Amino acid sequence: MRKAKIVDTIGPATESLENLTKIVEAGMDVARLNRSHGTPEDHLRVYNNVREAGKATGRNVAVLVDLQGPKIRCGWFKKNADGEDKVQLTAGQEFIITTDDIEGDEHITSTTFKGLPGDCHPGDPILIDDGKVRLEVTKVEGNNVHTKVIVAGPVSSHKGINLPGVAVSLPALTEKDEEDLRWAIRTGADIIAMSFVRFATDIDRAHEIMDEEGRRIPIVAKIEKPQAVENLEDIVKAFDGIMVARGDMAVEMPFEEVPLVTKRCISLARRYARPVIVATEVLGSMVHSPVPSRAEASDCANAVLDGADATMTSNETAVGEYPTESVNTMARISGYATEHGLASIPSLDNLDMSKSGAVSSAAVDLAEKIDAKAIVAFTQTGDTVHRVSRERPAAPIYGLTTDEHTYHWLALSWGTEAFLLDEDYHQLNRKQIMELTDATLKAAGKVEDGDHVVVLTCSQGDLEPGSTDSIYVHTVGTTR
Ligand SMILES: Nc1ncnc2c1ncn2[C@@H]1O[C@H](COP(=O)(O)OP(=O)(O)OP(=O)(O)O)[C@@H](O)[C@H]1O
Ligand SMILES: CC(=O)C(=O)O
Ligand SMILES: [K+]
Ligand SMILES: [Mg+2]
Repeated sequence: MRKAKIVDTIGPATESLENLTKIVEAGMDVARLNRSHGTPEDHLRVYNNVREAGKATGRNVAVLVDLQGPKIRCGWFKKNADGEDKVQLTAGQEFIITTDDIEGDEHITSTTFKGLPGDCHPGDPILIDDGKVRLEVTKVEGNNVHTKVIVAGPVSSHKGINLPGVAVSLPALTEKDEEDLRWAIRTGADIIAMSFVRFATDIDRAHEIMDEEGRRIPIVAKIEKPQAVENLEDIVKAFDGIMVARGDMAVEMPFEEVPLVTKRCISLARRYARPVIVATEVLGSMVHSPVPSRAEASDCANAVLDGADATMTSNETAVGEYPTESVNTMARISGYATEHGLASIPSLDNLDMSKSGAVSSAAVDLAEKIDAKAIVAFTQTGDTVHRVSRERPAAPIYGLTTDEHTYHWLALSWGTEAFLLDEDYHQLNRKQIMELTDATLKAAGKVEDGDHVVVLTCSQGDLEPGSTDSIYVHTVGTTR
């Protein structure tokens, strides 16, 4: 049984209802709509298709909207003789990046970021297109940043620009991000991902907007800047989950640091009971190949064995030639890793233990000792499930909730299957809770009479999040 989840970036290769249905059947748990690309109209169509594919297949599929964030990009380039808006830079030449509104050529490009000259200093490296082209700042004059080309390569319209090590003076949420966030809330997204998070307080503006819109959605911090790594523990605590965004991370900091940062992200996320996604190039060569490389198969399995909640596809499913095969392959690798390698997922001895953390931990312990068929958690926000899930128990976790967005949010949680209840359980007594448990799980074919399950719930009538305080060892079919 596969316990780690799968997040897939949706793009031209997967956005039709037919193709989405195929990747849902192959194992997609969360669809990622990247607001760095495409229009809100495109994404509304994709959103509706994801919902329809989820319904048609009966699978719980969440929608994650990834905001562009303060990413700096090139402007337009003039068309060359071949009709392409693309230039070739050569090593040693001068190349200017300007905030003037001009069309670029092999000597100069405009940039979307007006603060660039103020943020750059001679000697700073500037990277274009995920580090494929490398420049070094020689001088700053007015609106122009003069650079020398260190590593040559092609540059074309709207390619991303990274300034590793420079504290870029852009807000965590740009105007476009604010619009996209409002769009996501109104459309019905379940999860938001914030790009280029630097500080724990970067979440505050997003919460203000959510409060204005009348709905809070879990926010995943994308860890892709050195400042985020410096402030990692505070960010993990402030946000609802994290994504190890290895694409930008590997150009923002030395790539040899990425594997260890990834492991640290996973263990900190588990300490604070936050879901963690390992992203980018997990099966990268499958953009053009129906099978993964050996290194990729290992990368995917190792992310799962390190304890990630989920692995993610990007280009593989957005623009690749083998999107369904990519999801299938990820499901196979991840499923095998948890079926045969569960014992090698590190067990952490430094878990953050609030009262509810300790209660959940005791439930996991109990389930193991009595070899329970399942751990059942009644949950409003999903937090109780996360506290159980972070311990990576062998027994399946069933999260029972009355909230439709919590139901979808749990699609991202390791080892968890969510059930949407149409009856509020807060006023039910113990006997009624057990009856509801049995009815829900038996209808889904998860348990049979006589099975032992461990049930986590809160005292009758208690609506406060974090109030889970009751553990029951329940024998299915008995309602004493
Ligand atoms: N909705 C879309 N429409 C068109 N192309 C897309 C779309 N989503 C993704 N793509 C393409 O797939 C590629 C990989 O997707 P991904 O989301 O990883 O982009 P990215 O720009 O690398 O990510 P980010 O900006 O979050 O770091 C993109 O570079 C883009 O070319
Ligand atoms: C996913 C993403 O944003 C990255 O890897 O950079
Ligand atoms: K993005
Ligand atoms: Mg990124």
